[in-house]
Parts: sequence; structure tokens; C-alpha cells
Amino acid sequence: MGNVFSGIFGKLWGVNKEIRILLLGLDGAGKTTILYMLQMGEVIKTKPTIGFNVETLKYKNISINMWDLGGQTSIRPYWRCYYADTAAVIFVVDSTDKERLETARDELHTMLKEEELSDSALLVFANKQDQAGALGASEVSKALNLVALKDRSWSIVASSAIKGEGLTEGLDWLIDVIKEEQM
Ligand SMILES: Nc1nc2c(ncn2[C@@H]2O[C@H](COP(=O)(O)OP(=O)(O)OP(=O)(O)O)[C@@H](O)[C@H]2O)c(=O)[nH]1
Ligand SMILES: [Mg+2]
Repeated sequence: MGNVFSGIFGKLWGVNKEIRILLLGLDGAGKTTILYMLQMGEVIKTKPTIGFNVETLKYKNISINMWDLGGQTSIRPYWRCYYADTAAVIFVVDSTDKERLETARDELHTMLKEEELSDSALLVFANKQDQAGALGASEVSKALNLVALKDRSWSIVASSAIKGEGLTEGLDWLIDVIKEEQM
């Protein structure tokens, strides 16, 4: 019975439902590559993002407005201009960039202190798993100190944007969590 009703409500929730997701992370992590792999299913040649890219993805009956913001140091202060009404943040990490994991951790925790993101779910992609020497998801999780996150749904998924691996697995988890929290 419960399943029947949750199935029906799940479908109702999806009708005309629009949500906003932000793709954040340090420069070069793979955010733009992920956005277009999700949208078009192919690897595009990217340039560092100055400003943002935004695309609407239709995913499981839901319209996702996905905002991909530039991650360079000088642009990061502008991330906050995009926080309002954000259902979730996807934080992308270059798992081979060990020297900057601390910077990634600090940016992540600073961002999550913002009131406007207090209800947003968090998905971390431990990206570039196709590269030799990439840290696994549990090592990235440790380096980012994800266990310290309280009162927030979060998950970390190993991904390779150029191979298209891990992306839909991560997005599936995120959409399920958003549905549960918003129903
Ligand atoms: N090997 C490998 N390279 C990747 C992967 N994802 C992205 N890249 C490469 O990493 C570089 C940077 O990717 P972008 O998607 O432009 O990075 P970004 O996070 O959007 O960077 P900014 O726009 O500067 O914030 C590009 O050369 C991508 O092809 C991946 O999973 N594996
Ligand atoms: Mg970019």
C-alpha cells in the first residue's frame, strides 16, 4: 500500500517539477565536462569557465536547472550569488590533485556554512578516477572531512567524467534524496 501511494506521489512530484542544482569545486576539477556529459552524453573540449554555464536537464521526469560555476580562486567569491533556492550542491574534486585537497576542503566547508544552503543536499564526485594515482572515494572523503557534516544528506561517488562513469549513479542518489526531503 505504502509503495503504491509513494509511487503515485512520486509521479505527481515529478510533474512540472523544477529544481536547481549547483556544480561547484576548484578550477579544473571537471565541472563543465560533467555538465555536458550529463546533457549530451559526450566529452566536450572545455576552457576554464569565467562566469557560468547553465543547462536544463530532463532527468526522471524532473527538470534540473544545473548551474556550473567557474572555480578559479578569483571567481569563487561569486559562488554565493547563486545559492538561493538551491536543492543540492554537486561538489567536484580532482582526485589526482592531492596538493589542493585542503583548499577544496576549506572551500567546501566555508560554502556549507552559508544559511541559504542549510537545506541543500550534497553530492561529491571524486572525479578523474581514470587517471593513475587518483585517490579513491573514501580517501577523498577523509581529506574533505565529510564525516564532520551534520544535519545534511551527503554522499560521495567515484567518477570519471570523460568516461561517463559514476555520474548517473550520483545523480540517482541525489534525486532520490531531494524527492524524500521535499515531499
Ligand atoms: N582524465 C580526466 N580528465 C578530466 C575528467 N574530467 C575533466 N577532465 C579534464 O580536466 C580538465 C578541466 O575540466 P573542466 O570540466 O573544464 O573543469 P572545470 O571544473 O569546469 O574548471 P573551471 O571551469 O576552471 O572551474 C579538462 O581538460 C577535462 O577534459 C576526468 O574524469 N578524467
Ligand atoms: Mg568549467
